[in-house]
Formats: sequence, C-alpha cells, structure tokens
Amino acid sequence: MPKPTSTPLISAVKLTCIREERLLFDELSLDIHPGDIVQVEGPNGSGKTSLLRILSGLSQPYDGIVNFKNQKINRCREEFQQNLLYLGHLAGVKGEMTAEENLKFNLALHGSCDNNSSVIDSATKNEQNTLAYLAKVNLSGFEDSLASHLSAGQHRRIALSRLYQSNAPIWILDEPFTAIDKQGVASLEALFTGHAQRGGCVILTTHQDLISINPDQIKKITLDYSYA
Ligand SMILES: Nc1ncnc2c1ncn2[C@@H]1O[C@H](COP(=O)(O)OP(=O)(O)OP(=O)(O)O)[C@@H](O)[C@H]1O
Repeated sequence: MPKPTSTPLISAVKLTCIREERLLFDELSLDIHPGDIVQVEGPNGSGKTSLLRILSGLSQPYDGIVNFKNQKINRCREEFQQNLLYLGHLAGVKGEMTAEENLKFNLALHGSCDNNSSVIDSATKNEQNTLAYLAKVNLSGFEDSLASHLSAGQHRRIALSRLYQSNAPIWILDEPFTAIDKQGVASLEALFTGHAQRGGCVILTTHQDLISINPDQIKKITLDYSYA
C-alpha cells in the first residue's frame, strides 16, 4: 500500500461552489493520495456532481484551486487529462452503435492499457481486447446489440468498460453503480480496491454503502446543505 505521505494526486484547496445563488460548499479542502478511495455523499442536489466536475477540471469553482501533483490543473491540463478517467452520468455511450463498436470507439479515442500491443498486429489485438473487455463487464453475447436496445444496466456496463481499458491512475466516477446489479457492484468494488492497491485513486459518488471495501480504506466527504 503506498505511503500516505506521498504527493497527492489531487489536492483541492478551499473550493467554494455557488449554483443558482446557492452556496453548495465553502472552502472545501482535501488531499487525495495514491491508494485512496473517496466517497462523496449527500442528498440529491447537495453538490456531489458539481464537486466531481470541479475536481476533473470540467467546471470552474467560484473560488479555490485544484492541483494535480501540486501543480494547478490549468497549468498542466494535458498531463492531467492523460492521468484522469472521468465517467459522468451519461458517460458517452453512443446508442446508435453496437456494444462492440462503442468499445472500439473508446479504444480508438483513449487507447488501450495493453502496453505490449506493438508486438502483435494492433487491429487484431484491439479486436481481442474489445471482446475481453465486453466479457469483463458481462456483455458477452451482446457484442452486436445496439446500445440503445440494451437495458439501462447493460448500457451502463458499456460505459464502465472504460475502467478496464484505461491506464489513468485517477478515476472520478459519478454514480458508477446506477442500474448495476449486486454482482456487478461487487465486481466494481473489487476493481476499485485493486486499482487503489496499484497506486491509483478512486473518487466516486454513490447513494449506497460500499459493502466489500474495508471501511478504513474509504475517505468520506459529506455534502449536507449545511451552507444552504
Ligand atoms: N450548470 C449548472 N448551472 C446551474 N445550476 C446547476 C448546474 N449544475 C448543477 N446545478 C445546481 O446545483 C445543485 C447541485 O447539483 P449537483 O448535480 O451537483 O447535485 P448532486 O448532489 O450531484 O445531486 P444528485 O444526487 O441528484 O445527483 C442543484 O441544485 C443543481 O440544480
């Protein structure tokens, strides 16, 4: 397990967020280190998505700074984005493409996490990878189904396959368990634990408890309207 004294992957310094003239959080500071699993919790509308988008650099805070390895993310945007996997509510699944085409599209867009692909014809390798990732998210047999014809949970699983495809150490995930069944949630929790053990970090929102992750390993950030 990486030492807690390591350089934070992300540090938020005195973040303030105001939406529709409502203060969602004020001077929120946190350090997220390799090995951390951070659960952002709070009622609907309390600002969880807003916080995740700010930490990802997709939205600007009213005040405060987000750093990647002690550097402002605005000053190292490209490097930060290479180190980040952000999955939002919609997560970019294309309904008019099949499950397999969606994964191939993502591989083309974001690349594969297989570093040995240069020794094998990359098209063949990507084909194999795509099928392997579909199997990991339990979508074997649905390769040729249009994403728009799949169930909500299967649709979500296509989005979640990016977790297997990505090399990025920082995972920021907005409601990753939405529409996912119990077994799928358990697999995701195991994936998060493994990712943290390998020196990555996971920042997620969820309305449910993380049941198979050691509670001592979870940092909780609670947004609770206390400033509303
Ligand atoms: N781009 C925006 N412009 C204006 N208001 C916004 C914007 N994004 C969010 N809000 C408002 O900010 C508040 C917090 O929204 P946010 O989506 O961050 O909450 P949340 O805690 O993620 O909610 P939920 O649990 O329902 O997903 C809401 O009242 C929302 O209407």
